[in-house]
Amino acid sequence: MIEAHDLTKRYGSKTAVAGVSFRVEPGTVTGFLGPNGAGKSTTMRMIMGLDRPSGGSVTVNGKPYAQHRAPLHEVGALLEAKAVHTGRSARNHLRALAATHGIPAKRVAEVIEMTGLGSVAGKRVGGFSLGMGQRLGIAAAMLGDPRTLILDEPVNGLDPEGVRWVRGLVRHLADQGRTVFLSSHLMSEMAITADHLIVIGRGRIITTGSVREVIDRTSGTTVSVRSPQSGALAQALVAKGGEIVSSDGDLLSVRGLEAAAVGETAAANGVVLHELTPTQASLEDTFMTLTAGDVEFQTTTSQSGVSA
Ligand SMILES: Nc1ncnc2c1ncn2[C@@H]1O[C@H](COP(=O)(O)OP(=O)(O)OP(=O)(O)O)[C@@H](O)[C@H]1O
Repeated sequence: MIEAHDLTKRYGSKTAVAGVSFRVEPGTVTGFLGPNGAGKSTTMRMIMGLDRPSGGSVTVNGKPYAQHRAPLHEVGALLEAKAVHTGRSARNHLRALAATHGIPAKRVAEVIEMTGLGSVAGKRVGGFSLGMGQRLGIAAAMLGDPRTLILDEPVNGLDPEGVRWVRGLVRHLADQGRTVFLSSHLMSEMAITADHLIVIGRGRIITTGSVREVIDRTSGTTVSVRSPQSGALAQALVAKGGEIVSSDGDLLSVRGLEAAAVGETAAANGVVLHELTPTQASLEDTFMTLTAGDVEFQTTTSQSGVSA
């Protein structure tokens, strides 16, 4: 379990994390989702005691990281997964880490096996690809068999097989009752991998909930409706409380009304319909809608096609 209360981090005049409070529960995969620069890595570093909060607090399994006697057994983390530049072999790198906690060589062999590093365990870590480095970082995080796992962008740089492996691994770990907290800037990835989402933008929590709840709350269902009298229909729908999200010739996209209500409004106004389709917002559109205005480096043209 991870609990943050009003957690804040300032770097000079820059507020990277602005008073976030959240809870990451055991037995679920919780996704920490946000655009670049949102504050994900900073939050994770504070959880791991690598950055000191400017305000607020965060605990892992009930205590701040630094107060755990044997932290590797409580929480394992993959942070800033750059290849470790070392002349040591992967096995020796893990053995050295294990030795700091009295973890036996048998456990090193187990995590090497679990992460599929068996064939390269004797090779120099300095020569590892990004994907192999990620696996090694995950192996290191799992050395102490921790109850809580924190993985910062764990699928970055992995090939499709590696991405599937990470998904399977985090699911397995959560099913064992562990707390799994992983970050990504990709909604599509989070939708497949996570049960629960914490969405962050510019250091603030934007929303939390299951993937389905986040989409429904943010975008709701949109109805596409085509009519040769689209102007009259648009007026009638707005009068009924609908919002015209876009209009392209005879095709309207309507939010705030169910398809049945759109059809009934058309009938009541004697408007002919040629098409009536409820459409669920895509995950990427939801993410763009959620974080619009919260991205640090914004392009001038919207790539999502959805007005926020
Ligand atoms: N050591 C630092 N000094 C100054 N500013 C920093 C420092 N570390 C992070 N920041 C700033 O804090 C903000 C949050 O950064 P952070 O790396 O936590 O975001 P992120 O969500 O992990 O982004 P990304 O997906 O790009 O890794 C950014 O504006 C970043 O430039």
